[in-house]
Amino acid sequence: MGHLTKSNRAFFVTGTDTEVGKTCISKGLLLALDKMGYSTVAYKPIAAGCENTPDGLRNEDALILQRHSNIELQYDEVNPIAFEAAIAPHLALKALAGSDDVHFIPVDKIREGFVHLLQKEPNVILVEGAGGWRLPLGGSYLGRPRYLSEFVSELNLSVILVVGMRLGCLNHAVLTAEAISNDGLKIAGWVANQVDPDMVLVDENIESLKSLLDAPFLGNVPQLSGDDHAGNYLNLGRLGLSAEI
Ligand SMILES: Nc1ncnc2c1ncn2[C@@H]1O[C@H](COP(=O)(O)OP(=O)(O)OP(=O)(O)O)[C@@H](O)[C@H]1O
Ligand SMILES: C[C@H](N)[C@H](N)CCCCCC(=O)O
Ligand SMILES: [Mg+2]
Repeated sequence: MGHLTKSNRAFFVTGTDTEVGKTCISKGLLLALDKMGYSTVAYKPIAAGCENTPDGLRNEDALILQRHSNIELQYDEVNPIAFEAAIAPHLALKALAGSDDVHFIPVDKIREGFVHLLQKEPNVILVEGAGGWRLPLGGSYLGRPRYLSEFVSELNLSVILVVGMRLGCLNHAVLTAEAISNDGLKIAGWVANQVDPDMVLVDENIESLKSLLDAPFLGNVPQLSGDDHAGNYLNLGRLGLSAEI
């Protein structure tokens, strides 16, 4: 297994839900890290919602991560497990298998892809989850379900929680933080990401989150436009990352 050192940090970007800005924040982190002189690779182990191209399945998140990693990567290195349908990945797998047998998205393959990227010796490896923290990998009513969070716990990755700022996010954020803590992990930092232009009392909600979440606040990312990116609003010093590596 690869070796994680201080200058070889691994982060797992999770969110309060799907479509809350995990990719948007990951892209900003990669751009900020590049500016600070860190070498980076990004990993999207499971992607559901892909275009079927002559080169194979291509997922927009994985393409963004591939473009913003500053160590050159092949698509399959960024995203080893891809499904065409934009649905829960374990259901996409079940549909492909076409039987009622129990199938699991293999944690082994997710781990192998991660270890392969570590061998490129990046200063930082950034992993984007799929959906929220408890993304199912498969299971049945009889057997023990498996979750993507097992991979994060096993490798003791530093978790970054993206809170999609919308009504209901307080409950989702607290439940996610409880689940992460129950898994024996700490949140390395959390981000408030403005996904709802109509949300009222944004600042008050952020203040509530600061008191509800026992984790460093990395920043408040507004609705972005043009060349602006999330990295411009994040304090990476709070993740223990500084310009001197
Ligand atoms: N701060 C922001 N400003 C403007 N648009 C944003 C912002 N954050 C997210 N978005 C947009 O919202 C949508 C969902 O964001 P994103 O794809 O990053 O979510 P996600 O959590 O990665 O979703 P998934 O679960 O599918 O991986 C995208 O169209 C993205 O461009
Ligand atoms: C298709 C979507 N954008 C994501 N890639 C997959 C989200 C899976 C969510 C599963 C769930 O928790 O219900
Ligand atoms: Mg995404």
